[in-house]
Amino acid sequence: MASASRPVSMKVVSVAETQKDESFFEKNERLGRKLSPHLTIYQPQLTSMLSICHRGTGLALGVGVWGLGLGALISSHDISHYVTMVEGLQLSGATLTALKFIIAYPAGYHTANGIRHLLWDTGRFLKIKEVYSTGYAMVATSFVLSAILALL
Ligand code: HEM
Repeated sequence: MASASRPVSMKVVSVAETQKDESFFEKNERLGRKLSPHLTIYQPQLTSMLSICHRGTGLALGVGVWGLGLGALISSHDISHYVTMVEGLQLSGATLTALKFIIAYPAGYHTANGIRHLLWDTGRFLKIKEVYSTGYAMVATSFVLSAILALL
């Protein structure tokens, strides 16, 4: 049986022609390639936004925990001194509750979304419709949790 053949022409190319003296990143820049995955090519969606916020709130909690721990170690006053200082500001009840809500929100959000993540880890709620419905439910829960903390 005759095998199909096609003509191949060869061209001698010098190494200098094929290997430009540029890095991977320089080549991408020259060719106008975007880094992949490039955030700006995606439309904002609930899924990605909630995920980014989980990372952001995790970071905020980390900074808060380290700040409180180190603060307690290096401060010459105890917590009651700072409570008295805040009381001295004579803020209205509403302002105080609003400030407490802002401070509590990363904890409320990260806890609610953390539980959502842990449920995913058991293999549940992974269909795209469920990812969205648990997302909305989680946002509502995070507000309720943070409001409870702020009202304590
Ligand atoms: C002070 C308390 C906490 C701190 C400082 C903290 C911090 C963090 C940080 C920095 C991350 C990594 C985020 C990322 O890189 O995307 C993370 C992830 C995570 N956190 Fe927390 N967290 C805290 C409390 C909690 C709680 C109470 C829960 C659960 C109820 C939780 C559940 C999770 C889960 C499930 C992940 C992994 C999410 C994933 O798979 O991408 N965390 N946390």
